[in-house]
Amino acid sequence: MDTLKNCPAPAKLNLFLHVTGRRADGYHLLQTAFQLIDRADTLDFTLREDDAIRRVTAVPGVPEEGDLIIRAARLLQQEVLRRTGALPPGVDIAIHKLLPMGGGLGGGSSDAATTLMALNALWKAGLSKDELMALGLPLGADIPFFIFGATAFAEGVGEALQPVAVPDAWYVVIEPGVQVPTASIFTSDHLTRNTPAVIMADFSGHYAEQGSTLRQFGKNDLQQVATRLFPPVAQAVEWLGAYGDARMTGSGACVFCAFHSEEQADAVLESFNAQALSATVPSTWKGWKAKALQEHPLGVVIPL
Ligand SMILES: C[C@](O)(CO)[C@H](O)COP(=O)(O)OP(=O)(O)OC[C@H]1O[C@@H](n2ccc(N)nc2=O)[C@H](O)[C@@H]1O
Ligand SMILES: Nc1ncnc2c1ncn2[C@@H]1O[C@H](COP(=O)(O)OP(=O)(O)OP(=O)(O)O)[C@@H](O)[C@H]1O
Repeated sequence: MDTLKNCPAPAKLNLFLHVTGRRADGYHLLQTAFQLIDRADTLDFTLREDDAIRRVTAVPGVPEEGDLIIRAARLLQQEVLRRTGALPPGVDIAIHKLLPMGGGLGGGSSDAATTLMALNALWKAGLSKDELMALGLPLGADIPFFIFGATAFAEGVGEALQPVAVPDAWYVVIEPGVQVPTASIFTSDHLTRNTPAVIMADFSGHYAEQGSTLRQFGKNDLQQVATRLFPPVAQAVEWLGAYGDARMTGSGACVFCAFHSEEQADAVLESFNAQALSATVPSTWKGWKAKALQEHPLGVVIPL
């Protein structure tokens, strides 16, 4: 096997996100729930004759050297060299981006996680799931979750993960046409950093009680800062809030709302599209639906 094509890198939603403290290094202590959804970037990996690692598709705004997929591939290549004394072959990586950057959907982290999982298989490197998660963490706080690959309750900076059951749902997601730099939210003076810690049973009990995700647990502490700094995020929360319990994912900019059925999600999107045509919704916004995923779709192809 020297190629792996159409490898999905799915998005995540943070069903809630509490900032409970701050570490000495400035990173924030979080409690969050990660939900995978079936909207994804896709990546192709083709081994090379030499040892170079190349991105063969352009990604506007992301230089090749700074791309998390290139950094993840080089990190694993060096780790294999350290373990075996032999440098694995280089690889050409093509990426088809669907997920917006600075959207809170974890696109960059998911691309990097898919890269680590695919190359671990192509190079027959044999790293365990835990080893890949630890390798990815310094590149992005969400990478361990994508390798973990299932709905999770997370603590620490998002790396202490436990599987959790959440009722099935369809989500409508609005991209309000702005990119939110994660650091600009975490460094804000307006961010509250003292939400009392919950336990996982508080979270899972909330959904068990109502039998659905229609009303979300807790809140997203990053939302009040993001809506203040980026008014389109506030407008998107207000627009989608007319249809249900709408909230921001991650550090924004995207906003989501859960529904029982695909039909209900379609009805909201119909209204979105009609209002986009009549310019009631800004032309820079995008709206789409996605289904909750119980497992990472690459796990079926490459079991870890
Ligand atoms: C907000 C979340 O999306 C929740 O899933 C993630 O924690 C953010 O993960 P990410 O985009 O991969 O962020 P990183 O690239 O790791 O960090 C970007 C910047 O955000 C700040 N940051 C990030 C995560 C965290 N727990 N505390 C922080 O203070 C740091 O200033 C960091 O330099
Ligand atoms: N492959 C990549 N895809 C997207 N962004 C990348 C990639 N590599 C590096 N980046 C950089 O990472 C930044 C954040 O992108 P990303 O899409 O992960 O944000 P996000 O969805 O807000 O993530 P999060 O939910 O983790 O905050 C981008 O603005 C870009 O500069």
